[in-house]
Amino acid sequence: MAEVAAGRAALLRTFQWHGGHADVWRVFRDADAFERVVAGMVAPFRTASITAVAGIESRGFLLGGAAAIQLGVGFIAIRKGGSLFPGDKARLTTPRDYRGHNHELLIQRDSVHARDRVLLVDDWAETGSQASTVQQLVRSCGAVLVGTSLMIDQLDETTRADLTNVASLVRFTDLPALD
Ligand SMILES: O=P(O)(O)OC[C@H]1O[C@H](OP(=O)(O)OP(=O)(O)O)[C@H](O)[C@@H]1O
Repeated sequence: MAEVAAGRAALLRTFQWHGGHADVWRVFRDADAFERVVAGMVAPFRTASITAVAGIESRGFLLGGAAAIQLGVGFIAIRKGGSLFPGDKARLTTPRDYRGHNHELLIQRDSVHARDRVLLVDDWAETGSQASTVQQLVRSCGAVLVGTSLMIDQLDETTRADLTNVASLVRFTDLPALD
């Protein structure tokens, strides 16, 4: 798929390691890369009748909002505990994530409609703890989680198979070597 290949190339052109940490923010600073990355992430789901994109605070908000606009649908915010988030909410605590943190993730119940077909968009998954928790939250609100689109996929095979329809622009092993 040409859009996926272009998105992958744009990501690899702009991604950098910085002091041992992945600096994905550079991808968003480059207008051409940002547009191509998001186009590549939504391309596998363009014909999947997606009705909403979900994203996890904070990098998931940036990518998810852009993906929602490209797909012509609205955005479902998944906030982390401790933030102001009005209304009736469903909440779940994640298993330990890549930093060993357990996050409380929240979703506004009325942001999900009963027959929504939801695409989760995020920049990176490693343990899959946040993505799997979002899947549960979305389903608990009565919607269908159609798939998960990742910019960078560091999941192990078992975890990837447990998540629904994972698409990724780049696998972790495709990234340049850590400096
Ligand atoms: O696969 P996992 O181990 O669950 O990790 C992946 C999650 O961690 C990162 O977010 P982070 O919590 O670092 O927040 P940020 O977007 O604010 O940097 C990333 O954006 C994913 O949401």
